[in-house]
Amino acid sequence: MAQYTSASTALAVIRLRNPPVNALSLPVLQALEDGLKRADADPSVKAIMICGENGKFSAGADIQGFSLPKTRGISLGHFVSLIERCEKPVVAAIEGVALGGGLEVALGCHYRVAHVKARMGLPEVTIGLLPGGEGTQRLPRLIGVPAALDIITTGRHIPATEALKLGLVDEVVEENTIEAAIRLANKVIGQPLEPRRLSLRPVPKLPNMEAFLSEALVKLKKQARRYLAPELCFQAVRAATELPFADGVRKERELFNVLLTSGQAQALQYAFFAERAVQKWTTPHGSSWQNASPQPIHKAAVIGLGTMGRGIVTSLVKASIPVVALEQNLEYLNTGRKAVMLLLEREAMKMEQGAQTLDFHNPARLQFTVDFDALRDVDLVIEAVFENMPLKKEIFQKLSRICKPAAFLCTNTSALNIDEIASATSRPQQVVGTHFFSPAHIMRLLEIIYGHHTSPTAIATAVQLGKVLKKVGVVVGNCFGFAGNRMMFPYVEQAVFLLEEGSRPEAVDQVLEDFGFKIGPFRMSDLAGLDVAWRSRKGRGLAGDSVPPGTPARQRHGRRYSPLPDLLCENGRFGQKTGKGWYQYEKAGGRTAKPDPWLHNVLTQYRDTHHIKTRFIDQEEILERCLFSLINEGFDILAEGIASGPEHLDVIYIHGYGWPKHRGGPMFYASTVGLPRVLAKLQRYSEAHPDVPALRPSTFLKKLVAVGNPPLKEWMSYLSRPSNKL
Ligand SMILES: CCCCCCCC/C=C\C=C\CC(=O)SCCNC(=O)CCNC(=O)[C@H](O)C(C)(C)COP(=O)(O)OP(=O)(O)OC[C@H]1O[C@@H](n2cnc3c(N)ncnc32)[C@H](O)[C@@H]1OP(=O)(O)O
Repeated sequence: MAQYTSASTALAVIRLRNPPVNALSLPVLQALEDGLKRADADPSVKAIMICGENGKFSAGADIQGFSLPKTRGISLGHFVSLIERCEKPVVAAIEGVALGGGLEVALGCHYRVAHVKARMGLPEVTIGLLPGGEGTQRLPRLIGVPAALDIITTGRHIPATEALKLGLVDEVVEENTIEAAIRLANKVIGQPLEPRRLSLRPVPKLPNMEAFLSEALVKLKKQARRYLAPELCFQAVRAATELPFADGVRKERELFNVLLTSGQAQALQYAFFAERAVQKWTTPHGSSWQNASPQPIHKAAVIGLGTMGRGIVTSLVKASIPVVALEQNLEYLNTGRKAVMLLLEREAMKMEQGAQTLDFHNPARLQFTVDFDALRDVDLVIEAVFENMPLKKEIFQKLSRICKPAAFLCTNTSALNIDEIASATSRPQQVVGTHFFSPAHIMRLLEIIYGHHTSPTAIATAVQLGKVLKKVGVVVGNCFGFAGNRMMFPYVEQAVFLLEEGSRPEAVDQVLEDFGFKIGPFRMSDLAGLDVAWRSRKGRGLAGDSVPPGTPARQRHGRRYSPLPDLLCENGRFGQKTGKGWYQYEKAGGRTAKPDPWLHNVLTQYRDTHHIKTRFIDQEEILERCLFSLINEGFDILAEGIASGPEHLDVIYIHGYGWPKHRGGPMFYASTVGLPRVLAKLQRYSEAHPDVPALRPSTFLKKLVAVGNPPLKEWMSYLSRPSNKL
């Protein structure tokens, strides 16, 4: 709805009202139109102000409503034009957010006043669309092509101070925005409106417009990796530079409809809501955000200043949580301190560009120590030493003695058993897994793992911590590899099997990068370091001296196994850090991967040794075997209650594993491919490779196909009884 009131006899107020974010639903837009007509028809009204209820202007069109049949054919531009054509001055009072259609409504107004804390933007590109309310035509006319193109193709939120500099708003106020807008409205009564109507303005010329646009397009295409929206946003802005307003609007509509009906927009909108859904976590035991309160974290500690620990410390400092950073000896401490300071200096520089500051030189905010006693008063500890169970248990035993009874004890492990770690403490209810992703101060995913004894309060506190760190926290159950890595294992395994059978790292990577992954599995292994997984395999008796004599080279526990990654490690090829891995690099620590003839020879010899007939493997098989095995594991994870819904797995993959967001996550992707097809393909691959359990179709997948391939949001209702292995 939109509420019509009067601030005085001369001033009509239209207040957008649709909690929580005043999204522009059809009733809101209709009420806006009614309000405008009423104000226009009332001779006593001399000016109009548009604002939003509860300190928020509007977060734009109601994303839920895009798919409703009754919204088809509705043009937001119609309402924006109506505002602009009004014969009485219309002032937008922008508080909170004016995003997407919300900002387009403001652009239709003749004047804009914003609160200093308000944020504005056209984030449609992030949900697979373009600003379809004539924003691609008005914004370049107001602030010029370079700034408009940046805002429209990135979807970034603009703080009010920047908006003022760009000329996006006329005034920024620190106090009452509504009063300031009323003052401005009264001041401009009677002034000519023509110059304020953006549709009548020319797009400001650039001396080198064509060169600028060509360069911008090349840059966009390079980043887009088959993600359509940025390029179509670009085309709409280019139309503004080439066509009169009305023709530009027609072009905008045409491009908008292409995007609206594309699978990418649906995937991205699904991802938007999935991200919000996972914040409302539940466990199979019935604990949830509704019955647990997070505890405040006034001070935290991080143990271990390796790659992960450094990133975690940086994240905490950025979130203004005082941190004690602990290492086992002074040498490691000094190395860690230097690395953390470097990261923080870089982050501080980035933040200063956004007019924020980062205080990390104050010892009360960041303290480095080798003394466990310094952890006595912290509210939460994150252990981030390397993946070694005895070491972790020793640390947790110590923490349990030293830390105050209420302190939460978190472990940053990517696979180890949370219950076993918790068993070393006297407070297993306060032990929770917090699996960060590298680099921990940048990657948004935080996998939060509850053990058998973890209390709802501990889960809630970890979730809240994730929010404070600006991460997407996903709560999952305890099993080897949790949700993310457990699904990753079969994916990487298939990639290596494909090499055994005839493919090459560059061919496999290319297929998955073409699909949209930021980085294929072999480049990823080289980046992460092959030695990490090697150590884990040796620890589990799969590689190295602990493999019983007589074990077939390509078999472990009756299943197919590839010793190829072990072979690379035995040759000192740990990936980028050693300058050689699945690829060769210009030097140790180099980043440019080049196909390596050494590896190609090794593959040929390996196939000869093991009597494997080399065959050509096409792109379809590469893609399906890698992705469908990952998805198959996802179905098992759902059936076991390790994750509470497919959205959780999708959010994990988008934010932690570089899954292309415009494909909505692996489970959403499976739903678009169609579960019967996924099942049929898995059955075929499983018949061809009976010794690979990861290709054997999950019982849950088979059940969903048997009940008729229901939509994703209904999948969980087909699990007769939510169960948990714990
Ligand atoms: C029915 C349509 C009629 C008209 C159609 C005309 C045809 C289309 C023409 C033009 C199209 C214009 C395009 C748009 O405007 S697309 C929308 C662009 N806007 C956005 O992308 C903003 C999305 N929202 C956000 O970024 C954030 O939610 C933010 C506003 C910054 C608030 O963040 P935060 O405080 O962290 O809160 P939440 O994100 O948790 O959001 C709170 C709840 O509000 C729901 N929400 C938010 N935005 C929308 C939206 N635009 N539509 C519907 N719902 C929205 C969100 O899901 C949360 O809900 P819940 O509490 O249930 O989880």
